[in-house]
Amino acid sequence: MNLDSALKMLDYWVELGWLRALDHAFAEFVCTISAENNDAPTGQLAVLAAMVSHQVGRGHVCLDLSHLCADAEATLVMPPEGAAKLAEAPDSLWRPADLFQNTTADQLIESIRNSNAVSDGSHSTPLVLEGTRLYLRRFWRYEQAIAAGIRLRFSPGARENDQQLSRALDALFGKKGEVDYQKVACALAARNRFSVITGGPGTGKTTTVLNLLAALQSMASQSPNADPEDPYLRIRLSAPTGKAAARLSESIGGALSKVPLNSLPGAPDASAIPTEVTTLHRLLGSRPGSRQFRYNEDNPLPLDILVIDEASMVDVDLMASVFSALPETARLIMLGDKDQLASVDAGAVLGELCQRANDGHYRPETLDWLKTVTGYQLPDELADTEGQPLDQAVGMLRKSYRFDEHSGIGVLAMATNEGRFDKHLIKQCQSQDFPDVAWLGRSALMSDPAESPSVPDALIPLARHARSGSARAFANAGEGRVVNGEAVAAPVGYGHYLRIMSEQRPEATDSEADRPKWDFWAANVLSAFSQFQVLCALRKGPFGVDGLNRQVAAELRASGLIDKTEGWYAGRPVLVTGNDYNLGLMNGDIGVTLSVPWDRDEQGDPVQTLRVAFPSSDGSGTIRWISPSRLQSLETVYAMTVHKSQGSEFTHACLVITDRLTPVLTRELIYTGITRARHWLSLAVPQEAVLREAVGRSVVRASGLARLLS
Ligand SMILES: Nc1ncnc2c1ncn2[C@@H]1O[C@H](COP(=O)(O)OP(=O)(O)OP(=O)(O)O)[C@@H](O)[C@H]1O
Repeated sequence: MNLDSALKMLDYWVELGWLRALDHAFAEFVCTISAENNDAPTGQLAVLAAMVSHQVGRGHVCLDLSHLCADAEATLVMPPEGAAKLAEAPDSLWRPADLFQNTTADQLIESIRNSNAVSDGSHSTPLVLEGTRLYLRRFWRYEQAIAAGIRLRFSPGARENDQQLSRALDALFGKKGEVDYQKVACALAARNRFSVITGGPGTGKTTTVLNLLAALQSMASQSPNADPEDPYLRIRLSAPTGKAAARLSESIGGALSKVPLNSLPGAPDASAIPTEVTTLHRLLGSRPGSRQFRYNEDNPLPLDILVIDEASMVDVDLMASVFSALPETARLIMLGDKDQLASVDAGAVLGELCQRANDGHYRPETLDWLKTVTGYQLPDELADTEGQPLDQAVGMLRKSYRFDEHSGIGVLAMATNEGRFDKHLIKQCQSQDFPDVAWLGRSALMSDPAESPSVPDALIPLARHARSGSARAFANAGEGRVVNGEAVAAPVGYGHYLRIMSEQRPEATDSEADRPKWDFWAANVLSAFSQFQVLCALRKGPFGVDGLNRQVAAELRASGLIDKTEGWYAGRPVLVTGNDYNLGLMNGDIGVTLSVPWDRDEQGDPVQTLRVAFPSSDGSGTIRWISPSRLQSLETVYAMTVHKSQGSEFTHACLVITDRLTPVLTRELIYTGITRARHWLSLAVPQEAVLREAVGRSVVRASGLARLLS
């Protein structure tokens, strides 16, 4: 295909919605660069450039040409929206599958390898080819920087004193009979200057890292080189979003009080372990309107240990910035759940680093060392004489302390990860076999299940469920559940926070001077709102954020809980969708609109005005009241996408599965949705087959990081 025809075809693909205009523009840019260097750009080069750009837009770091040739449709996943228009497309229009079906990766490589726009990275070309992987230069650089930062920290010599470590671990975890994987993960992380601690919900990632930090501070303070005035290491805790940072801040307080600091050699002071968690952007010193951070290789971060929680949400761009700002001697500890959705932007750093975590792949010398410092002999299944350096730095937590074997949330999360949400499991959900799971299947959602599904019909029971929490949909009407020795209140739905809003409102005569009363009220409303959340896969469509927001608002209005469904009204919950440094609001922050009588009219009488109450970002429990007119980017949040919910947790989550399979509906999305629920999970499933099929689809993002580290 010549260049003109290729660009024309790409144009049409943009029209069909298969490509972004940006992908087309990038292809043109690559061809211009190539032509400027006395090269004759080919149609093949233009198409591949557009494809790489398209893949980056879908979260991949690169385009693997061997995958492209093996199955172009599955690799590129062009959105189906174009299908309707496709009928009008000229017969001669090529589809991705036609284009690459008789081509091999070697042929593609041959066709672009000598182009001036492509190099192995040693020249400043817009495209970089490494093996069969084709990268945009920027992303290739990120991956190289991350791999170099990790490799640097594998170097021997960073090992702590084994005896000291062993004493500290015994003091923290004891010497129980069966293998304690928290102790093992702690040991591995203490041994390496780069480490990953991964585990599902409630497996003790926070607990483990606090024990690790306590052990490291104990050893630092006992070191002969320690400064008696200031013996401790400088530690910073971070998370990718404000929400995740706030959640970690919250859980750290309680978890730290359980760390037996006094039994450690040197009895480190509690103040040696920080409880403040900052977002990565704030830590690195982001500057509005700039990609550059204040901290970078020329101005490294002043710290000895950096912990990143919810690391699955960190993309390659941000990860590369972290490594460039990290002093060479500093430790990096990444925490997260490897099975969760990857970052919104390109990369799946945590997932890739943990690809082999299930099977350990620990070398004999690692196993011997672990036996010495922890006292545990790990099972043979986790041994591998060919284990790679990265494997030795990854600890996986294997026991959930939140979900016992009766918990449906735990069982469903595990089954989803294993790719089996089978009929038997669905039956168990339907028969209320799990005390914490409600199944809103076809019969609950459709007025006549025998009829073909009618979407508006299905939304009405869903909205009712969202209002009341439908305790009766759970076994025993949600009564009498005890988790970890504590009684769990029955599900409540959104009606709960709206009732608190109207019933607990301070007196109308309370002025702004009575701020603590208003703050107390707002804090109660916000806390009640966080009891429940509808989660869905998509933004658009009846089962997406837009449709569900509309339907839930209509239901709440019909029940007299709110008095409007559009615009600003008391009770409207909002999600901030972009960082606003002036207001101190971060993407992901949630507030509730409340009516307050603080303004005065001309006669000096109080006037009701709306303010949005947000919890303060420092975890102090105070409230920020912001006038709606000052808020730039936000949306109503009766429903939230699972992507946006990452890093958050809700007492009760209602996960709505679309009635049709869409490209975003994958195993990772469903697992992430299920694991947002702490005590109650409702599954709204208009079509069982869609759920089963989605769980069978796992996304693997193309990237070369694992290879660079092998
Ligand atoms: N070894 C343990 N023994 C008993 N309880 C534990 C242990 N480790 C953790 N827990 C308890 O399990 C709960 C979850 O622990 P933690 O918050 O550390 O897990 P997490 O993996 O960080 O959770 P999340 O999924 O919320 O991030 C806490 O209540 C904690 O006290």
